[in-house]
Amino acid sequence: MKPILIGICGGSGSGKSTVTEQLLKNTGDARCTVIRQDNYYKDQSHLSPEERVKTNYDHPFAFDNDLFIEHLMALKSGKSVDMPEYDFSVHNRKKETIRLEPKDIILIEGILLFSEPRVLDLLDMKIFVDTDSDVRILRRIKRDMKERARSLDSVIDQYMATVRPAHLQFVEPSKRYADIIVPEGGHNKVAVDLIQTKLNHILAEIEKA
Ligand SMILES: Nc1ncnc2c1ncn2[C@@H]1O[C@H](COP(=O)(O)OP(=O)(O)O)[C@@H](O)[C@H]1O
Ligand SMILES: O=c1ccn([C@@H]2O[C@H](COP(=O)(O)O)[C@@H](O)[C@H]2O)c(=O)[nH]1
Repeated sequence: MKPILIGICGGSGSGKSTVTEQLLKNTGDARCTVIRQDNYYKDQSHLSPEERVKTNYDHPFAFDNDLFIEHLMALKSGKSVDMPEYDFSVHNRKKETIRLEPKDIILIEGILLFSEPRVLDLLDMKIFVDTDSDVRILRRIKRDMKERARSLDSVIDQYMATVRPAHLQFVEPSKRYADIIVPEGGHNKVAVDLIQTKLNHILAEIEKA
């Protein structure tokens, strides 16, 4: 049986990574792997650090979706891929890549998964993590200052200039394509447990096949 591709989409700070990490932890990395759309931001080595700050990272153009889709198709057909790595603190791709082996369950996480029809076509299950914008911006301020080397002013300016408009234009309308909506994100134990039950069922079916 071919690997099952599960998309986990939602706004920045909604809790996508937390949901994804929990499903990976519960399923185990022998049978499950994660591929993140964030790793497929375009290489910006040709731009100066000042120019990179001006990029709209919430618009579909910011992603190398051709490579992302090529890698999704390879994993789905049982081939391994070398996933790019990304450094948010300098807004650029790293030189290193990570080898991803195809597993029975491939979790795919990203803000713009459901707004790209070619990705939608590949997904076997679509999960949207839905969290109010006030909660998401507060989470993002904490995370970006702690983990992504940002100042409070830069997080607020970026949110107003690009994150919020692109969320309303691309992310929020893409919720309609979801099979399952998880309110509040990673600490929604009931929702995560329900999804895990489905994954366990899929794994048992794969073993029988
Ligand atoms: N349900 C939740 N309740 C409280 N905090 C949460 C919840 N889900 C996620 N978080 C926290 O919010 C922050 C952003 O979550 P994350 O999973 O990184 O979001 P995303 O990947 O969608 O940007 C993290 O610090 C995470 O621990
Ligand atoms: O160089 C970059 C690349 C991306 N971003 C922001 O990251 C979020 C997506 O990550 P989440 O983990 O889903 O929050 C996106 O909203 C971009 O604005 C960035 O700031 N710099």
